[in-house]
This record gives sequence, structure tokens and C-alpha cells, in this order.
Amino acid sequence: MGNYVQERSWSMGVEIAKVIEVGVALGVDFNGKEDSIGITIAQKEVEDENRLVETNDLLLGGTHSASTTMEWIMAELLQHPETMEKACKELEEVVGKDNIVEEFHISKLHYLDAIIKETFRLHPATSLLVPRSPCTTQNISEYTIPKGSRVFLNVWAMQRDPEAWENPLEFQPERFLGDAEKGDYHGNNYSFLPFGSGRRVCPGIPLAEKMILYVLSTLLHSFEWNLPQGTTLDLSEKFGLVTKMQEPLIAIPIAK
Ligand code: HEM
Repeated sequence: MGNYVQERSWSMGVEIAKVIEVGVALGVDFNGKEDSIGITIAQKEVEDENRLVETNDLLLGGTHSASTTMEWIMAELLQHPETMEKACKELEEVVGKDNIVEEFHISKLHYLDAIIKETFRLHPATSLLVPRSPCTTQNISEYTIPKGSRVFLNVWAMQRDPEAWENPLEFQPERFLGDAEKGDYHGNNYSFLPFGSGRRVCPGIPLAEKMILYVLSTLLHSFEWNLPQGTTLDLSEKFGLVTKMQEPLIAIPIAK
């Protein structure tokens, strides 16, 4: 495997191997198509390994981040029953007890949207953004960043910065209500970058945004959730390419 694959895969050897198998089986061919920033991939003389890396980005980028985020949202809601109650009340008002959640309800679920944003703030799936590398030497404040150096953005720390966020360690979805700029997903607010920023910003934002809101609203509208009797919740994090819960969440659904 070439350097490109090694750099992008970091410690994910096993996962990459699985994705490569899937990519080959699917016969994925990105040749001649445009990638997320509009470059015709054919111009880059796509080699096999590049195609596999694109497949890897799509499969891993679109699955682990969303499922891990769902787990964190449910954990935070179980930890904050009053927030769970408010979310269920919003669902009752917008969807109604005897209906099922449908796509047209999604844009009206402002409190649920704020819950998702607050979870992204405290538990960004990608704590360290993929490294950037300046093409020229740059001076920022008292720092000199030499051309070609690798710069990691610590989104986890930025989103808990007390200068940018009031009570940064508290789970308070209300902070996002009525302030669209604060919760902007497209990387324009540098205190909130759950999907990255700039030319490599996540191309899956519209899908992820709808998918998470849809799944969450259905889970809360259809079931009441509890921890198994006699257990407590552990919100410790396990740092990795995707920051997961140290102990996977176990929750019991009871049909409403
Ligand atoms: C909760 C859901 C998701 C989160 C938190 C997330 C987060 C991210 C982040 C932080 C990046 C790096 C951006 C940067 O470096 O500036 C990224 C890149 C990427 N994401 Fe997502 N993502 C999610 C869902 C998805 C979905 C659903 C897809 C596709 C179906 C997707 C596809 C990608 C791809 C292909 C890249 C690489 C873009 C590039 O390097 O040009 N992601 N994502």
C-alpha cells in the first residue's frame, strides 16, 4: 500500500482491510466522477488504492460517526431526564401521540435539533480534525507554522472553551435555541466544528442532519427509555479516530 493509504488509515488497519473487501466486492468505480470538492477524479489518474480510500471515507465517514453520535445523544438524555421529558413533549406537540414521525415533521423539531447540536459540541465524533498542512509558512499570533507542517485542530477542546461557551461542561441544549449562527454546521463558526471546515468539510452534512434527527425522534416517540435496573451511566470517553463511549450504552426500550 502506498503512503496515501497509510497516512489516511492511521491505526485502522483492520477496518481498512474490511472496507477494501467491501469496495472490491461492490466494484466501486469513481473514475471520471466528481469528488466532494468538484475535482474530476480522472484528472488525478486514480489508482486502485485511491479508489479504495474514497470508498473507505464514504463507508467509515458515513457510518461510525453517525452511530456513535446516536449513542452519545441517548446517553446524555438518560443522564438528563428533564431534557428527555422536554424532547418528548415537543414530539407530542409536533407529531402527536397517535401518529408516526414523518419527514415533514423534522424541520419543526427545534428542541431535538438543539439536543443534537449540544451533543455534537460535547462529544464531537472526530475530536481531532484530519490534519491540515500550510503551503506557505504562516505567522499566527506569536506562532510560526512552517510550510508543510501538520496541524491538527483539537475540536474537542475548542467546543469546551470557556471563552466561547458559558458553562462549557454543562449539557444545555437551550444554548442553541434561536441562534442559527451558533449551531451552523458548515464550519463558519470556529467555536463549533463537528463536521469540520473549509474545502474538506464533511460532504454528508445534509444526510447526517436529517438522518440523526429522524432516527432520534422515532426512538423517543415510539419508546420510553431506561437504564437496566441497578446500573449507572458512565459517560467516560474512549479517544480514537471516532471518540466513543468507554462503556457501550445499554438502554431498555419500552413501547409507548
Ligand atoms: C454524525 C455524522 C457525521 C459526522 C459527525 C461527520 C464528521 C466529519 C468530519 C469532522 C469530517 C472531516 C472534515 C474536515 O476535515 O474538515 C468528515 C469528512 C467526511 N465525511 Fe463526514 N460526518 C458524518 C456523516 C457523514 C455521512 C453520512 C457521509 C456520507 C454518506 C460522510 C462522508 C464524509 C466524507 C466522504 C468525508 C471526507 C471529505 C473530504 O476529505 O473531502 N460523513 N466528516
